[in-house]
Amino acid sequence: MKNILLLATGGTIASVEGNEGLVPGLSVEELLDYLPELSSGLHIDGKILMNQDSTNLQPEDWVTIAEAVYKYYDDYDGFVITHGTDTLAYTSSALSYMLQGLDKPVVLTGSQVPISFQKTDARKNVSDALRFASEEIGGVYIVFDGRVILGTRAVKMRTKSYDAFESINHPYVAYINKNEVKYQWKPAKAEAPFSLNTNLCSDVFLMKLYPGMKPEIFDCLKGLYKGVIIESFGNGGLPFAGRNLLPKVQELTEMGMAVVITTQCLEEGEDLLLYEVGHKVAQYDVILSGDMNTEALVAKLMWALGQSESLEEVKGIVETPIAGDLTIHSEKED
Ligand SMILES: NC(=O)C[C@H](N)C(=O)O
Repeated sequence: MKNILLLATGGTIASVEGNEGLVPGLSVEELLDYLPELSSGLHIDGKILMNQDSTNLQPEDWVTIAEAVYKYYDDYDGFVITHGTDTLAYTSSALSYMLQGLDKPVVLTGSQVPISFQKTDARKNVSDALRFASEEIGGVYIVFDGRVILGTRAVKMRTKSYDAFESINHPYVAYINKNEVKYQWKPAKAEAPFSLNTNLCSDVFLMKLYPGMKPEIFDCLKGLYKGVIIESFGNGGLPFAGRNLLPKVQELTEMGMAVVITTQCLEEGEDLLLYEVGHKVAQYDVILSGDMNTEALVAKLMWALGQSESLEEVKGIVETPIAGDLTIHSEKED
């Protein structure tokens, strides 16, 4: 019999109708009461870590979740974290950086409809998550709508449909159908021992480029943030005609700020040297995102800035694959 720990954090799955719309309100016992059929074959303990809409979750909450997994790691075979969907992909990414060398599954799930509603995706999602948490596999995963997605590769694509998440630039890990797990991809076994490293620096800003953005906006970041992720267009690049952003990028990098260039395109990642608009950016000490998604990049940059004050080391950490978050060029050609 597998021992699974369910850690509840709130989200729609645990929500009830309040005076101002849905609000997390169920206890972990009430959550588990909706799933009596699950008691067979599994021993499930539940703990509530917080009861928040995931919009309210902050990097400090990621640390609380990571510490709980670490604390109970030896006592259980797998972990299920119930969580709101809105920021679930940020949390799964952050956990992937803070908890490395996992040889047990840490599975996040949630739902689009509360578990207490008659027609809901919650029961299937929790049941599938518990099923996957009893697999012999290490790593952080999202289980949602019968699909298993690597924790660093998920993006919430839909606000209402049951298939809320997609796996971006990476195959699904598995499909789950009627309790049967069908793998599409498996991670290599962790080489490093299991470790917890929760040093985060949350002074990270995310900036979406649009035609006509004023260069002066970058001045607002000085002193307030240590890193900025610029979601540029297409393969990557910044305007140097009209409202020229390049002098500001030069200023920020020379001040020691970590400037990451990524793309607004969800699929296939940046390729900064393809166009002149990118080449001109690449002459500065910028960090490249490759095909990482923005959720993973935000968490990774916070984690990298928590590991080192050296810009060169931060760049090294962000540009090195961790937990399957980044495709390196030779892999792409395979
Ligand atoms: N479906 C959900 O869980 C959405 C909710 N607002 C949350 O992220 O907590």
